[in-house]
Amino acid sequence: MMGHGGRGLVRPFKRVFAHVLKGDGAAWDPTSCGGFASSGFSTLSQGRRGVVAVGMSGGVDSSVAALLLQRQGYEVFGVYMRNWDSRDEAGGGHCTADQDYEDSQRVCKHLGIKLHHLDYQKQYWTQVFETFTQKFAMGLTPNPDLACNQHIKFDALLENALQMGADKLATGHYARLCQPQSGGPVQLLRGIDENKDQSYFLANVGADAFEKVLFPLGTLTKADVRNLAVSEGLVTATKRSSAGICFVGRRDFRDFISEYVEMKPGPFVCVDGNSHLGTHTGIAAYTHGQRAGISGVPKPFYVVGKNVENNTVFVAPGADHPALFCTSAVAGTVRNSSCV
Ligand SMILES: Nc1ncnc2c1ncn2[C@@H]1O[C@H](COP(=O)(O)OP(=O)(O)OP(=O)(O)O)[C@@H](O)[C@H]1O
Repeated sequence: MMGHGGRGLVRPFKRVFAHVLKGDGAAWDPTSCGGFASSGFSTLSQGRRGVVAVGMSGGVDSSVAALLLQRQGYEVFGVYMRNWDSRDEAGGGHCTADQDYEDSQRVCKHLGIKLHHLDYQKQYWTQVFETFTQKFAMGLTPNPDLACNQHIKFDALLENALQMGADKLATGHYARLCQPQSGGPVQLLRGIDENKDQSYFLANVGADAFEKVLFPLGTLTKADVRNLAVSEGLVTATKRSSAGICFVGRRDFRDFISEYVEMKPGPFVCVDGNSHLGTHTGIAAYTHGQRAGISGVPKPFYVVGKNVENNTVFVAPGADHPALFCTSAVAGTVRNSSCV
């Protein structure tokens, strides 16, 4: 069943988005795949488009992803993942999961599609959150979205979506997929909107999972997506994009992390002259480039390094200090060799 708001869909956008509504990513930008055949959109069509489960997050991106796939002729249903129990939080209610689920329900109702609620709290705790806190304790600044995409969204959720009858799982990520003409694994490409590209967050997902994935927004800009949502009258059209770490919600990050990682006060040391400037609250609360906020020191100092063994945070005066700039980076646990 089609949502009632769909009939007049994107009339002003019809010409501009014709490629998207057809689901033909290659027609939009034939050169960007570097000689590859398709963007992963048209692999299902053989008389029928197939069934697609869309990961609904309660935001505008996944709402428009579902809308576009429906318009392209896929049979669509929504899947909402619950990864975190906000009722257990100290102070409670900082996580937006309840509101996000409600918004997903409203969008699915509007589109006339089913929404399934799936619980991954246990897997998220063991496969994402525990590693996240361990890395903080080691003085690193991990990004939990990478592990979530690798272990939850494009593993557990994908598997469940397929069991529920989907041929593919789609999300509202700004990224593209290409099947090389010469064969070989599906390749991950950046989304065309440079300001929104999310391929980095997907870099640890295996190429085998990508065989069963669609990214309908990869050839759109965020402005396009908002315009589509407004013209369709989706309740999420003007919803603010999520920022930061979902399970931290609106809480102060230092308060949050100190509930899970031991915080030992230690020295702030200035890289110019090695002088001791004050005491930090715990090394896990600081990351490179961050303003240090040293109490009693009015001048801004920025974090340029940490030494976990002696619990020291190194800082430099001023945002243009040379110690803040670098020309190299050390990367670890990079899994996917097919990113372009
Ligand atoms: N709780 C969830 N349940 C199901 N799918 C999700 C969930 N959270 C995120 N996703 C999927 O992953 C995509 C990227 O997630 P991310 O958290 O980066 O959201 P976003 O860029 O703010 O997008 P949106 O506007 O859809 O919230 C979403 O568009 C959605 O398809």
